[in-house]
Amino acid sequence: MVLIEGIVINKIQGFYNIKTEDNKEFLCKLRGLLKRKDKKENCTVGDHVVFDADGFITEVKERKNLLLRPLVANIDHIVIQFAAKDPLIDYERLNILLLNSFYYKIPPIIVVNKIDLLTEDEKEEIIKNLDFLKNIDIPYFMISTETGEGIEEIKNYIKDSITAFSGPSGVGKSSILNLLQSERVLATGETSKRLRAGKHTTRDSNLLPMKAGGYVIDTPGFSSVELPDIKTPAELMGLFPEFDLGIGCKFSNCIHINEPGCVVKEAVENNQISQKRYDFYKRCYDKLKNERWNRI
Ligand SMILES: Nc1nc2c(ncn2[C@@H]2O[C@H](COP(=O)(O)OP(=O)(O)OP(=O)(O)O)[C@@H](O)[C@H]2O)c(=O)[nH]1
Ligand SMILES: [Zn+2]
Repeated sequence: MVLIEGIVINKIQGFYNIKTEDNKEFLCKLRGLLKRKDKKENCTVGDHVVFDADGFITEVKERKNLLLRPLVANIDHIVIQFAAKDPLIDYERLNILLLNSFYYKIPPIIVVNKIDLLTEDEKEEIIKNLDFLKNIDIPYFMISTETGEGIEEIKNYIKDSITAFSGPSGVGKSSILNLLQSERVLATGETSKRLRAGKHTTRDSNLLPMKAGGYVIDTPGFSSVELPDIKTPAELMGLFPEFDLGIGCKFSNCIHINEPGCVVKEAVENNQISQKRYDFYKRCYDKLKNERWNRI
């Protein structure tokens, strides 16, 4: 029997809308064998699947990652978006969202929108504050959906891939998604708030094709300020790429807080690791220790 491959771009009442490489769409059902108990996660938006001529999905390929709210698989990048002003950048939240993206194994991209509202000095200050991103190889884009500045650069960066958009309310996510996608138009401002109140909004669960190729998806659930389910200090340290300096601390189980011979603390003193990132690490450590680890 002929088997075809494609990506699930949305789910409609038990049917999966699958787009093939030659841009055709097929509505398919999941073959009984693939249905397991944890129903919703059997097959979801973003999954690479194989289906037959009868319209049954026969295979769900292994995923490289899975975001839970909304359920989306195989995301190539997650945009963590802020506004330069209205509302101001919340750097603590930025760090928490970075931590979450490493936890879910989705490469992050930082976007600062509304730069049309800034003076040159204010812009410089933001660039200085984001300097630590270079250290951990995370790209950032300063953009304005109003003037179009920086939009082409983002388009080029994310074309042909699946990119999720997250960030606090009001930073211009709908505005940028409108610029990037080829079909549907999302509401901005007030209207989007009304939509959000509705139970199932299309923007929550569809891969939206981009003009340049690839997809974008709004993932409002990713904007939470909660720390992910980090179980041990070692797991937490693993979510700080800059701590991986290629040389070990004096103690192999060093948690980089009070130990002598700690190469991470040394790197902070030499400005090789950002003091603010290190302070953020310590806050995470204390919080997890007090609120979670000590309770087990
Ligand atoms: N000055 C300026 N305003 C912008 C820009 N982008 C968006 N806005 C405005 O910011 C407000 C929020 O934009 P939205 O696109 O609705 O933001 P959102 O992140 O989708 O907001 P939620 O729907 O609350 O999540 C609107 O009034 C936009 O007109 C920009 O580049 N510059
Ligand atoms: Zn150490």
